[in-house]
Amino acid sequence: MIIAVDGPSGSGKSSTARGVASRLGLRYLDTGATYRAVTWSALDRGLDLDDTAAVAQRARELELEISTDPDHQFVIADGTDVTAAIREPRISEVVSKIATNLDVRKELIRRQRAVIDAAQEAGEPSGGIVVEGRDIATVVATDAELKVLLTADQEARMARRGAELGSVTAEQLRDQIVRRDADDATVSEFQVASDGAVTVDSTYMTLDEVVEVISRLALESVAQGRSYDG
Ligand SMILES: Nc1ncnc2c1ncn2[C@@H]1O[C@H](COP(=O)(O)OP(=O)(O)OP(=O)(O)O)[C@@H](O)[C@H]1O
Ligand SMILES: Nc1ccn([C@H]2C[C@H](O)[C@@H](COP(=O)(O)O)O2)c(=O)n1
Repeated sequence: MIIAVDGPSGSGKSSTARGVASRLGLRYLDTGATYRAVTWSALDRGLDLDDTAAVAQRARELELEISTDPDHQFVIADGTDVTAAIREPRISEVVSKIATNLDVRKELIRRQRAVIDAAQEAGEPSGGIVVEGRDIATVVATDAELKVLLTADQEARMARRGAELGSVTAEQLRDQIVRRDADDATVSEFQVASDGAVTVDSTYMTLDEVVEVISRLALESVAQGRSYDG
């Protein structure tokens, strides 16, 4: 089964999707990490991020290994472990430039689908995957059995990101949440639920509660699928 989790920045997609995968014995794919890895590589090579052709070429050439084990996440780009580096503010500040490059998206969506296919072929108990990002239900895996739009109001998302990053100014927080969502929304629809998607508003929910709700929805959709199959 494929569980798609989309939503705005700071809504809790990564933590929740990882928690659901871990609880249900599924694989987990953080598609944002693929955009971050290309950003890291483009900066490492000194590319001009506005040179869309050069950056897209880098995306096609990059050797990328991304873990789908929810309990042991790593990202390796051209042989370098960039798991921590791709989370640095210097990456977060510019990653939208890479994520709005349509040729980069084409290449990374192709790779994300390959990872999803491999997880599907792995068979039970891990023949399923929780995939999180911005365009999973609408583009990457439109056939997902469960589609979740995970939201939280802007203040909650800024507070969560603030607690995570520590000492950041209000302006930096706004850039991380509001500006980034505005840029990312120019290429993906993650602010309203797509057809068949369930909206989960996590504003007043703990992380454990959100994991519980989505795990329950996943088990219900498996049960429904079985009864449709007869
Ligand atoms: N329901 C929740 N209640 C409180 N804090 C939460 C909740 N869900 C996630 N968090 C915390 O909020 C922060 C952001 O969560 P997370 O990184 O999972 O969001 P995200 O949607 O993946 O963000 P981004 O798309 O920007 O990477 C983390 O510190 C996480 O622990
Ligand atoms: N499917 C996706 C996943 C991510 N993005 C964008 C959004 C951010 O600008 C960047 C990094 O994502 P994050 O790690 O913060 O979730 O990639 C996207 O456009 N589509």
